[in-house]
Amino acid sequence: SLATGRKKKMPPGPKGIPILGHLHMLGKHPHQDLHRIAKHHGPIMYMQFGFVPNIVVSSPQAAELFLKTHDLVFASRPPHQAAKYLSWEQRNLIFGAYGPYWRNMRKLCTLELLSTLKISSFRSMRREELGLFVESFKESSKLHVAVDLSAKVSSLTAEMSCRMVFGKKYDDKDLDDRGFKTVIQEMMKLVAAPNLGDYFPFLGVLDLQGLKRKTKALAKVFDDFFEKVMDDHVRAGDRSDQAKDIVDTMMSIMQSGESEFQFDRRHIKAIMLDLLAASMDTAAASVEWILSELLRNPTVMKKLQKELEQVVGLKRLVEESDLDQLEYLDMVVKESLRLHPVAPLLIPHYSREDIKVNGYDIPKESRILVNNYAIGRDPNVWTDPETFIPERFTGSNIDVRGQHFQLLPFGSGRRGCPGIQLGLIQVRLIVSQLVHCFDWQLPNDISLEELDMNEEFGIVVSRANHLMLIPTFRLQN
Ligand code: HEM
Repeated sequence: SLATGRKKKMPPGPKGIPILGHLHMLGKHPHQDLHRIAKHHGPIMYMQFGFVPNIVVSSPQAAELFLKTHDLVFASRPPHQAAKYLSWEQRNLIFGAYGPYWRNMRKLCTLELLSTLKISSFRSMRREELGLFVESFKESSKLHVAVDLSAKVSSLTAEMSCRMVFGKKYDDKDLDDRGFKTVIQEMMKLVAAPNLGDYFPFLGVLDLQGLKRKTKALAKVFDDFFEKVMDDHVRAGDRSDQAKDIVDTMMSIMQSGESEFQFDRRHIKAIMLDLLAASMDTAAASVEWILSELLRNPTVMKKLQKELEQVVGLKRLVEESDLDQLEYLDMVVKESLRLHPVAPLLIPHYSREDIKVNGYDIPKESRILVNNYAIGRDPNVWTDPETFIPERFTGSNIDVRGQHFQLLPFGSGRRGCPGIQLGLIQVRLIVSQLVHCFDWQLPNDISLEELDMNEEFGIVVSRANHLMLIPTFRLQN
């Protein structure tokens, strides 16, 4: 009949096969595979992974339609088995479905936990950690031996995150015998692993890959640890004399009973894990990609060191208050985030209702993958897209805050990253410190062309192989 007979016009896409749909087309680097496929099928593409419909978005114009024009329709997150067990029934911010509950949690995080005021209250902590970080390279500089820069940077961001959220460093073994970072990394892997149960609901109960079992065990480790952290805070009592850490802030909100929604220990635990997971890997991976590009582009490195010499001099360390004057640093960071967006597919979005976008029917409950990796390489908006050229941002107003859809390292709109300000401070501060204090050199006569740039896929994409470099101290004394 006329009423029901209107044929749906789905976005184009490659031909799928029964049952798997297009799952077999994804290899070890799904963002790169999807980039390649989109070159044939266009910036709004339909692909089915198992029984789950996915819309893959691969151009700035298309991203604007999904993240701005129709933001409200696409502001949810898909159900996700690993997230369910790891986030106290998806009670967290990152994986929370759109609704009043998520809106309240998001407001709390933005206003109370990640506000400018809160972030600046941790300034002296960051300074202290960075001082120790620089010191730790001096010995290797004297001996002229390589350091594992990737590991060092990831310890630094882990320590900063711990002190900000918990108020102190915990010993590695407080969490688990395996140590803090290993456990967080295992969690990120589990969350990113394509879980057959998510694509084929009837397989979920069978748990063929054992993911559910592993995830539940991991969730228990975090639960025990976070309970202990909260007990420690209760025991320490009100310490209004010193900067309140994030757990302090959340516990006083809980005790005041002033939150607009139910807010108990489960919510505090969920947010603790959110903040740790979201802040540790992202900043560290961004820094290691930036350093990799600087090594491959010695003239850019020299120019950045020159800027630092002019603004800071060679007699003291970079301070947070210097950052705003470091314009070239800003361009280097942007250019690296363009080529190496550490969350290349953002975090999947989920459509809350049927909607027509650009003439295509997008069914309710589709997963939306915005391919940041493809967008940063779109030849229609970037000239010479594969080349690292920070100067392309000279005199340009393009920034990374989600208003310019050709550059979306932090996403955009309702689900955009709420930690952007903190993330940018951390990344700029660590990079400037490394480049200001040291010259860096590849060991064993490896040439710059040989520096491998392979990616390890996950929600956060880091270098596949750690960056091993020899530092040479360059400040006066
Ligand atoms: C260089 C550092 C960082 C980068 C590149 C980054 C990038 C992103 C991206 C791409 C998203 C997903 C946006 C979307 O799905 O549309 C996101 C979400 C998120 N980020 Fe960040 N991020 C960084 C640092 C941080 C920090 C330091 C925090 C907090 C301490 C943070 C907290 C979050 C949270 C809570 C979400 C989930 C928001 C939601 O679902 O409503 N991020 N981030």
